[in-house]
Amino acid sequence: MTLIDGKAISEQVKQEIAAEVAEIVAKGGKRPHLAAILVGHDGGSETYVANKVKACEVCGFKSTLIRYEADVTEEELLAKVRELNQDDDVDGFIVQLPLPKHISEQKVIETIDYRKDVDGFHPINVGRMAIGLPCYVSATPNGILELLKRYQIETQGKKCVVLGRSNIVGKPMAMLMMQKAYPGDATVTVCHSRSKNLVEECREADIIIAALGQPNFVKADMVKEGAVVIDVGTTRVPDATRKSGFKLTGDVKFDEVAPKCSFITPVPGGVGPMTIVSLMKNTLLAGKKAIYG
Ligand SMILES: Nc1nc(=O)c2c([nH]1)NC[C@@H]1CN(c3ccc(C(=O)N[C@@H](CCC(=O)O)C(=O)O)cc3)C=[N+]21
Repeated sequence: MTLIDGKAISEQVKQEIAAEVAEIVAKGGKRPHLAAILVGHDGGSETYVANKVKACEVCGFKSTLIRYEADVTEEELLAKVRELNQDDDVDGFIVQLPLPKHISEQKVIETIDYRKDVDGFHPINVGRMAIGLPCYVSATPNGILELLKRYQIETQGKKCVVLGRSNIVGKPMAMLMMQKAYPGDATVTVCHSRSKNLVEECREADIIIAALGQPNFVKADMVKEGAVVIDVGTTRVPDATRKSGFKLTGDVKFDEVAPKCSFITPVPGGVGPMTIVSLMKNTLLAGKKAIYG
């Protein structure tokens, strides 16, 4: 069994990005600039945004954090999005999800200029990804592809089961795993809360990508000997024995599943750090105007 070290790979990729930024700056170019909008005080979002700001520093990016209280109006938020769209100093920006219920996430996403949508959530980027055109690919699936590549995990012709059908992870992940290139060329099945044969599908899978957001959902008896298991879950489960008061818990029952795997990602230290690094990669592309000019 090989433990996929997302943390180590993410540090390596950040150093690669930092070297490229240093080169750009040495040639008189501008540092890439990422802005992030954070609404409210959700514990998870706070951590992720803090991690993004730290990663920007390591990569040599400029970063701006814009905060609103949870009672901000949709119109106020949309006005800020339009302002960032127009701001030539900002190369890319994200609006951290989830948003309070009175704000339409879809409306916010569609208001973001797709040329600055480094999360890859805008319908233009999603659509271009689906048909294999250059675009900003959403960060979590792209981070997983990077891990598959760096560990030279075979995907061509393999049976890949994606658990979960969210717009941010499950759906794009399935499309990328079936794309006509490595890492892809897999036979992809998507299972979700309404699937009747989920367990049977998993048992036949060469690669399982678990993105349901249900802690410890994938058990040993659902996994084939020698399978590759990628755990996207990061649920904060209350844990009184910890200082933070919670334990970051994946969708895979790691202790019992790991011995059966050829490769597995841990939580934390697996997919999470790669998500951040993929956002950094998209921001570098934005700074270089590499995709949309
Ligand atoms: N607009 C938007 N874009 C996102 O990309 C986005 C979002 N909203 N909302 C929430 C999800 C979740 N997400 C994570 C990012 C980093 C870690 C991460 O760094 N995890 C570390 C540990 C984090 C910790 O210490 O709690 C790890 O797994 O090792 C996890 C999850 C991005 N998301």
